[in-house]
Amino acid sequence: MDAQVSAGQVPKIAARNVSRIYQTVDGDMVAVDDFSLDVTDGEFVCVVGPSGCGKSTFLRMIAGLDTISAGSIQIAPGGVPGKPLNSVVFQEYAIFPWKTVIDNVAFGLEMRGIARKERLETARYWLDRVGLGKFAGYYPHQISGGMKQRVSIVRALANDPEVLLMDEPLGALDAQTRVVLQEELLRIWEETRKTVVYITHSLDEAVLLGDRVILMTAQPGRHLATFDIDLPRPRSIETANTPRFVEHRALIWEKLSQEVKRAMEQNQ
Ligand SMILES: Nc1ncnc2c1ncn2[C@@H]1O[C@H](COP(=O)(O)OP(=O)(O)OP(=O)(O)O)[C@@H](O)[C@H]1O
Repeated sequence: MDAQVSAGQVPKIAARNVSRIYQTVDGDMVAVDDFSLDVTDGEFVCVVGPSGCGKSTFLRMIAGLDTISAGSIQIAPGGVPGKPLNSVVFQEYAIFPWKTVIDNVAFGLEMRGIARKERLETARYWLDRVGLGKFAGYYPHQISGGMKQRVSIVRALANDPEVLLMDEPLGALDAQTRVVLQEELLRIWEETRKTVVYITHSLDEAVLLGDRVILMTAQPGRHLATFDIDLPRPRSIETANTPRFVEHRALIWEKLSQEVKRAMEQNQ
């Protein structure tokens, strides 16, 4: 079964029967196979699946950073000319070491030709929102890993993209910092209602953040199941202690654990 939006709604992201085949020394390798996903405007969709199932490949294809072997992916443009279709946040801190924190955040706006005063105002606004205002003039080597990832996230948001694509953005952080950033992401998303596709290895994170959790099969990555997460918003880390949260997690884990086992057997 494909993941589709309700009848009548125009999807913000429409991925239809998408496949990605890599040519390797061992022949063709199907990384993603006939995968479809529609994401509505303002929806937060998390994608989970066993390691190597094609999650990052799929995200890169949405971002236009990888070739689509078959099928199609479309992002619906908004009404504002010049607004980028997408911005990507990766696990690695993709920030420039030679630029200050504020210039890193303003970088996308600079690329779009936004005047210096305006782009610095926007960058300052976003830095203040995540408590980094007083680090604006610092260089990346002078701030912690958690701060660097905040910089990556607000740099993407400052661009005001149509969709935000996040590939395991909190994966490199220690457990406490990860919780703090999950709360910040929840707060920011609940205010901005950006359309987000979020890849994570953490089922807890997927259930906490997502409106929907999409489960992919072990390689080749196909659509296995969609779970609607009906937990009320606003959510916080306390949401993870509620019985409904635990139910959702258990239901998804039942299916995911089978795929993880299958992926491990494939690799033996
Ligand atoms: N450029 C490439 N050339 C050949 N194979 C590739 C390439 N990029 C990815 N792959 C393979 O495609 C499959 C899917 O990789 P991908 O990184 O998308 O998986 P993933 O689900 O994001 O993995 P993880 O959860 O471990 O990050 C893997 O078997 C990987 O080795």
